[in-house]
Amino acid sequence: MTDAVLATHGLSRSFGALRATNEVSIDLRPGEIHAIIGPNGAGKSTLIAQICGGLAPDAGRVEFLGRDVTGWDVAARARAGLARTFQVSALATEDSVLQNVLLGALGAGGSPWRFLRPALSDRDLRDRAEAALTRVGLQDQAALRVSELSHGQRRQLEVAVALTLSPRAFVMDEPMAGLGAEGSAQLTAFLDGLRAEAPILLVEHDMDAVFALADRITVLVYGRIIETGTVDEIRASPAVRDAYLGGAA
Ligand SMILES: Nc1ncnc2c1ncn2[C@@H]1O[C@H](COP(=O)(O)OP(=O)(O)OP(=O)(O)O)[C@@H](O)[C@H]1O
Repeated sequence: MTDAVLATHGLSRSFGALRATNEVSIDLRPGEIHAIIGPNGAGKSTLIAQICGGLAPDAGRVEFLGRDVTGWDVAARARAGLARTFQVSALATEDSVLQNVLLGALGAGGSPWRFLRPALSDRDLRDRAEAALTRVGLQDQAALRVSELSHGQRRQLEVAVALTLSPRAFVMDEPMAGLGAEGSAQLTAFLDGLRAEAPILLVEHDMDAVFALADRITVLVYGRIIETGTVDEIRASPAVRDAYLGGAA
């Protein structure tokens, strides 16, 4: 393989007669944002689930940091540094921003609160959590409840939680969903800088964000890749225009 951080080779998954992903081979290289786009039902979520370990492929394999992780479960891939941020936020909204990051640093999201008290007195853990908040620009919001944050700040907090686990790659499922124009613009600027931390595989419907951020774009239609290329190559591709972008490109 190349110097790719993450790669899929011929990933396929059928549901009955429907081939939701069909021999999908993509890679994610150091420092890049690689966007996956395609119409509803194209297979993006199925592909992400296969990459992150939530769904076993019928055929093909997934490599992460040079290792074949196809048989690994979600938790094992996460521990190895594959950080997924979710379209539906998994944050505890009535707890503080710092508490959420501490829980992430403990790898104990959703665990009973009895684990939190010792965590708060653990200096190393607290330092790591505060450093993660600083890296996403939320250091001044540490004591706020998550419910007091804007949607965009919550996305940044999710990234802070992921950062405590020293990610080697991010997989993001529609981070712009639910954000207004201003929130999208702010998150776009944030993700632009985040790629230096770890490369990002980005599933996103917001084409302004995709065209602003992506180093490469892969277009999925009916489970198959119809094109992978730079923003300019994708915009100029007759196949992509016919199948997906229509007159919008
Ligand atoms: N668990 C499942 N059982 C049966 N069919 C499924 C299942 N999951 C997905 N599919 C089907 O597989 C196809 C691909 O779905 P998928 O959710 O991966 O597409 P998508 O590109 O993520 O769509 P969207 O942009 O709407 O999120 C769709 O036709 C969907 O109905």
